[in-house]
Amino acid sequence: MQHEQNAPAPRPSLPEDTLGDSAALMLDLAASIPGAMFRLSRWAGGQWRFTYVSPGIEPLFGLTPAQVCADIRALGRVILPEDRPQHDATIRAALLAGQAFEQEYRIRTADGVLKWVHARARPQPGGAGEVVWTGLLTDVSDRKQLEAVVRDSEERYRTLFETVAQGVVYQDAAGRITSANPAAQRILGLTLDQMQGRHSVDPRWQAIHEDGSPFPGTEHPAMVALRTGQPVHQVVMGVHAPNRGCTWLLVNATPVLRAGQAQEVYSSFEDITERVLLSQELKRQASTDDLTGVANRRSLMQRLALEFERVRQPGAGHRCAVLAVDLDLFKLINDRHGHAAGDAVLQHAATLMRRVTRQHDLVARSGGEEFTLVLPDTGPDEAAALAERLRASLQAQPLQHQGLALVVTVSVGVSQILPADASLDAVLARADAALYAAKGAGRNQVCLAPAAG
Ligand SMILES: Nc1nc2c(ncn2[C@@H]2O[C@H](COP(=O)(O)OP(=O)(O)OP(=O)(O)O)[C@@H](O)[C@H]2O)c(=O)[nH]1
Repeated sequence: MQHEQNAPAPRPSLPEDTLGDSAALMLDLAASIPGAMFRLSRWAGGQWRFTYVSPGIEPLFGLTPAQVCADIRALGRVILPEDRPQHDATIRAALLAGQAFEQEYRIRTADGVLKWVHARARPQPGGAGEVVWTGLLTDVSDRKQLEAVVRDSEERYRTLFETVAQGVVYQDAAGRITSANPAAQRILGLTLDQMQGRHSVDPRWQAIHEDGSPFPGTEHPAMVALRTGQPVHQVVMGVHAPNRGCTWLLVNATPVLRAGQAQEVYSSFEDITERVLLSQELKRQASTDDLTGVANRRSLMQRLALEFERVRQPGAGHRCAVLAVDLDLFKLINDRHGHAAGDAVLQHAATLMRRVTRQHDLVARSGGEEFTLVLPDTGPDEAAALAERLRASLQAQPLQHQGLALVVTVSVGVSQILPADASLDAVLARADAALYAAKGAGRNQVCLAPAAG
């Protein structure tokens, strides 16, 4: 049969036995749900009575449907006293408004079990001023317990996050900071507002490695963890903290994976500035000559070994000049003007040596009044020219010391590290030989070692 469009299909007439089936189905349903269905009537006279309570009430409240129907107060008696006021107030408000209610409260059954009950009911007018509330009571103890566990663990986590001495910063999958704990704010000298949204590649971090070289934001442990999905441990980095300069951090980063993908990353870090500065100072002291501030012999030998390897690397084409520099007749300065004057002359000479050399050259005090200069990427001609500049500048610039102008000159032996050199000693011996030649030729001279020429 064809129906008019949008017109509801005619309701089929229900035979008597179908209605009987519906009632049975309803009872089956009521018996199978995890909880209890009920109907509560309020007569026009104001009395209340449960007209139906499903069997599920017994496992939930420990009361039979008959007990509940016989005594309107039976259910209320098992509600915990501290939850009663809220329970009653909710029901009163729903009654007054004639609206549905929904609430949760605790009960203690006769056998002493504590349970959480979820109650919901809605009113419908019945006949003769009667109001019928139909509702459902369900056991939500498991959910409540789970919520309590989650709440507890969130609380514990929050307390840890707020109070731990380590800085903790969360970044989203794009590397932007989403949250930072108070320790992170203190260590980095930034407020949460200043940090939120800031990216690891932000140039304001001015991040550096321990050797002072730039630490690219893309290599920040958090970015590496996001990229690889792997945790990154114990990375030392220096960052710029406002009003404090470089702050050294020991950083760990852990990606938070969902379905194998890093969704966010958290970094934990501690402030190791004092430790790094101390170790830098110790390193400096271990490699520096106390009197002149230039490199000491130990540091010289390390650098020479490095350059020696570079020069000998086949096909590298690396060159390196080595200058042996010795102050002329230095003993006379000590003898005539005292040891302190001699010390001042050594400092003066070291200062001038640093002035004529480049940033990546090494000036080292290799002995009492002997210095060695290591000049990478420098051929014999350039080395000789630099040696000559040094010689001339020392001669031209006497040290002003206690009213005296102390003139000091130097003799210089110029040598090269050669790929054919069997050892460093061979290089140093050649430089020394050139130096002795300069001394022998009357001092205040520059001599080139034969092999370097
Ligand atoms: N003031 C001072 N003198 C030092 C220091 N170390 C070494 N000397 C002195 O340096 C002088 C080196 O003297 P010599 O080896 O005879 O050499 P020189 O007098 O420079 O003579 P030539 O090298 O032949 O030109 C010695 O008197 C040492 O006591 C130091 O740290 N301070």
